[in-house]
Order: sequence, then C-alpha cells, then structure tokens
Amino acid sequence: MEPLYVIKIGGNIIDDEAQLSSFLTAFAGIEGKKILVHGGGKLATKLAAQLGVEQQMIEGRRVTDVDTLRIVTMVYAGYINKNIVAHLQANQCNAIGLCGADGNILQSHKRQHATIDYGFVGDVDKVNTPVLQSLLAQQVTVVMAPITHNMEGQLLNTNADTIAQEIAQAMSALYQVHLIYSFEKAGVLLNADDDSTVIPAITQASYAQLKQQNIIFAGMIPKLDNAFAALNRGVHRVVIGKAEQLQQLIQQQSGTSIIHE
Ligand SMILES: Nc1ncnc2c1ncn2[C@@H]1O[C@H](COP(=O)(O)OP(=O)(O)O)[C@@H](O)[C@H]1O
Ligand SMILES: CC(=O)N[C@@H](CCC(=O)OP(=O)(O)O)C(=O)O
Repeated sequence: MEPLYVIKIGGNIIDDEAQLSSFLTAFAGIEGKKILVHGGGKLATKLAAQLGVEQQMIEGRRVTDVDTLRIVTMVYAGYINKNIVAHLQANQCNAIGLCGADGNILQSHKRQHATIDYGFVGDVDKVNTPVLQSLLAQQVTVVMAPITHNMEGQLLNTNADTIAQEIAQAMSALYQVHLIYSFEKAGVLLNADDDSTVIPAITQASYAQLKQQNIIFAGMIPKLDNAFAALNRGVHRVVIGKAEQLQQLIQQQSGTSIIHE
C-alpha cells in the first residue's frame, strides 16, 4: 500500500510565527502524499479574551456557544488555514485549505452528553475519503481546519486531534497511514517540563498507569485516547513528538511511538 502521512500540528506552534514557518518548510519537503490537520486553540482563546467572550474547556474540549462558534470558524477555517496554505505555496507545495463542510469531507453530529452541554461541538460520523483521495491523486496537499458540519447547515467545532484520528482511520482503507501528532514538546514525557525525559513507546497498559500517576494529564489525555483509537482501527503507525523534529519523527528516530501490547 502507498504510504500517506497524516500530520497534526498543535496550537502552540501555530501561535509562533518562526516555529510555524520552519515546520511548514519541513512539511512541504515530505515526499509523497500528505494531509495536514491543524489546531489553533491558543489563538482562538486569545481572540475570545480580546472580544470579551468567556471560554470554558472540559476534558480538552471547548464548550462552544454561538459567539465562540463564530470566533473559532473565523480563526481556524479562515486566518490560520489560509495562512498555512500561503506558506506551503511559498515552499512549492501545492495545497488546498478546507474545513469539514467543504466537499462534505467531515460530517458530524452535535455532541450529546448526559450532563454537560458542549454547545456547538461535533463528533465525526463520516469522512469523505473519495474526495480526499482524488485531491491527493492530483498531487494536491490537503490542509484541514477543525470545523465540521452536520448536513443541516450547522457548523460544529471539533477537536483537531480527533479530526486527525478520524481521517487517518478512514484513509487506512486506501493507504498505509502514518499518523504523526506534532506539538511543542519532544513526545510524551516522564516530566512534562523536561524534553530529555521522552518515553520512547507507550502501550495501553503503560498509558493507564502513567495517567493514574498523573505523569500524563490535561491535553495529553485526549491526544493519547485518539492515538490508541487510531492504532486499534487500522492506522499503520502513530507517533507523538516535536514539530521541530518532523523529519526524525517520519524516520522513526524521535518522539513517542504508540504500540500494541
Ligand atoms: N506526560 C506529558 N508529556 C508531555 N506533555 C504533557 C504530558 N502530560 C500533559 N502534557 C500536556 O499536554 C499538552 C499537549 O496537549 P495539547 O495542548 O492539547 O496539544 P496541542 O498543542 O497539540 O493542541 C502539553 O503542552 C503539556 O502541557
Ligand atoms: C471542540 C474543541 O475543543 N475544538 C478545538 C479545536 C481546535 C484545536 O483542537 O486546537 P489545538 O489542537 O491547538 O488544541 C478548540 O476549539 O480548542
């Protein structure tokens, strides 16, 4: 099977112009088919504060009211997505920037939860793999913003780690998918503040233990839940590591590998 790289870039890198630019140069240089999924939570939080719209995160998910939905749509599907595409074009990588409503790529439904009202947050139901496949076949790199839709005209905010997982999983029927979660740290760390403490490999059992010891917490929990979901649903390889070391992550020389028992 032909390899496909599904790479997710986190909000802290996106928020740093120099780091984003060098990441995108490295990304543009990857040979073969690739999809970039971006977040942008940090910038959305900043803009919401400037506009006086209060924000609440529950288990790594943003509670999304009407005003917040407007902000995240403008920030993710507008500014960040188009800025990334322009940088990739400058690096001779022909890219197209889309959200889940474009080409009906990501259909979702409003999250239902027994006790928490997340507002306009979507859980993915369907990935339109033929549209993605046809863009890739034309040597176009797809850049996905974390906004989905419900087929009834409603946009929904969806966690970017989950979008990367859903796309990776769906595309595994067609390609040998390598899912790479890249962010500002060197991987899953024994001490979250010390890049020299990378855990080279994590199994479901060691994850449970590390979580219980509070070595893994906050945003790393949904990231790892998504990573294991991907691995268990046909994705060839899942790795978490530093955006600056993209090339080494691809060559399996860096970061934390998510592995079966
Ligand atoms: N053991 C750990 N190793 C690395 N980071 C961790 C760990 N436990 C918690 N974290 C936190 O998880 C964060 C990454 O999650 P998140 O902010 O959602 O990622 P992203 O930038 O990709 O959106 C890190 O910035 C760090 O603060
Ligand atoms: C529902 C939900 O939580 N959506 C996320 C989407 C952006 C995201 O995931 O950005 P990072 O990858 O930079 O964290 C949010 O609004 O924060």
